[in-house]
Amino acid sequence: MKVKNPWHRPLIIFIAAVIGAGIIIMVVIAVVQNKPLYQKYKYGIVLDAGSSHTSVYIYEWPAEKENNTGMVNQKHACNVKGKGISSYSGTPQKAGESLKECMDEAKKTIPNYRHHETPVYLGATAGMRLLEMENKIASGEVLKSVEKSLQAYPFSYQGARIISGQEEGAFGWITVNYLSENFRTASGTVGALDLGGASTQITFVSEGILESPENSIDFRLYGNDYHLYTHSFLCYGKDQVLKLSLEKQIQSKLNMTDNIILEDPCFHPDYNVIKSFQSVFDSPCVKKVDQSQKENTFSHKGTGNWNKCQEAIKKVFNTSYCRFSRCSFNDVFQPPVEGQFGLKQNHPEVKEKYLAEYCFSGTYIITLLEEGYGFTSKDWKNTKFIKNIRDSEAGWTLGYMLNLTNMIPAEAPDTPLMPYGGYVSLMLVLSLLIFVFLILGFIFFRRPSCPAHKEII
Ligand SMILES: Nc1nc2c(ncn2[C@@H]2O[C@H](COP(=O)(O)OP(=O)(O)OP(=O)(O)O)[C@@H](O)[C@H]2O)c(=O)[nH]1
Ligand SMILES: [Ca+2]
Repeated sequence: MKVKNPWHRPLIIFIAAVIGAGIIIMVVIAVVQNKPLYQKYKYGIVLDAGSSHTSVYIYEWPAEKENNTGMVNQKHACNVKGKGISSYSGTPQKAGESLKECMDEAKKTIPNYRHHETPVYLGATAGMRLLEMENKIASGEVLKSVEKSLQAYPFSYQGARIISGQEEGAFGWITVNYLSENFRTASGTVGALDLGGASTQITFVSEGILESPENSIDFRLYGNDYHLYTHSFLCYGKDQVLKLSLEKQIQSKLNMTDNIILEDPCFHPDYNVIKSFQSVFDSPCVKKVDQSQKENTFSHKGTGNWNKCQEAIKKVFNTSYCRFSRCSFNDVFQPPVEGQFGLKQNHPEVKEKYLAEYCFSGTYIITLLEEGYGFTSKDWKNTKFIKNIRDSEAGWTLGYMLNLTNMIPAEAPDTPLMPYGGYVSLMLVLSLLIFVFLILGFIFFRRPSCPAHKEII
């Protein structure tokens, strides 16, 4: 009869307890490790002071992932009531006051404890570039007024300035490609087109030699080099081109009659509005008229003819001379367009007050792309009209903030072999296995030398 080893039972219980405890520890660690963490966000505010209006954008990103591409999102956008800040040149203090409503909204949107570390930037575009050309003192006063207004908020004020057309184009390109996650993946980039009220920008990666240094800009982002072509055409935004086209028609009729009637193929046949000369000639984009004519009015009548409209619009592009091997228009160098494009379209909704200009706007967009930038039917297929990408607006503001806060590193950070949670779990499982095998080895190898049983005769 065999006598049972008195150590056998306790040893099995001990091993079972160790394994049980190991499993419990693993489960607890897995649960604690993967518990959804309370996400802390940081914020940034950028004001886009455009020629026709100002928008305030609030961006947010997870506090601990600042330098990971694709992490910044638009949290909130507010459209400032009224016109762009350049329209307050006669009453500069009102420019600052106009921002109040949207900035108060920003104060409510961003948690109080983050206010003091939230940067605020204001970038003014073509409307202020034109005002600066016309009246530097007035543009300085408008900027001072918005600066004073922004400094009254608890945020970290970082400056209000007129950005260059080159910056506007380049940061628009960064925004579109950042939001499309093109810097992280090796999918290539898309070109960016932006049509504003007073200027238009075209930006794309170009493999060719850029003959004019002012159109060339280089970035190193996330370990890749990008050689960009960019140009901003001041006066070629929708509102200014309309003035240019009206001015051309008025100038041709000036000495013919006192009662000017402009028959405009770009407006629908029911359109008939009396307009002042002042409304056309108030911009440095158009040639001045004789001061005595300034008080005059003209009758703007639509005739609605697409072909004639396109003929009239073509006249605003000067393609008669070019100092380079090739040009877009107005003696501006441009290599052939390459790759896919995103054209920023701001206002897809049809508002009554803009309806009259729809025919003109649509014809202008087509003519600018085909006659101006040299797009062909093949390039049209590769062009998307976008307002938002992943709920963030595709304008220059996000790229501007990412650049100023150094949030896109030049080099891609090295990533560990596996995520931290996976590493901890794997180490735990391996340790447990080693432990169990040690115990089992101990039991089996000790067995023969142990006087485990006695034979009773
Ligand atoms: N269809 C439509 N057009 C609008 C609306 N609001 C503004 N616009 C016009 O759309 C054009 C472009 O507007 P934006 O892209 O905001 O131009 P902006 O930023 O003010 O001007 P820039 O300084 O040149 O960039 C302008 O001619 C505006 O007059 C709208 O609600 N609907
Ligand atoms: Ca704009």
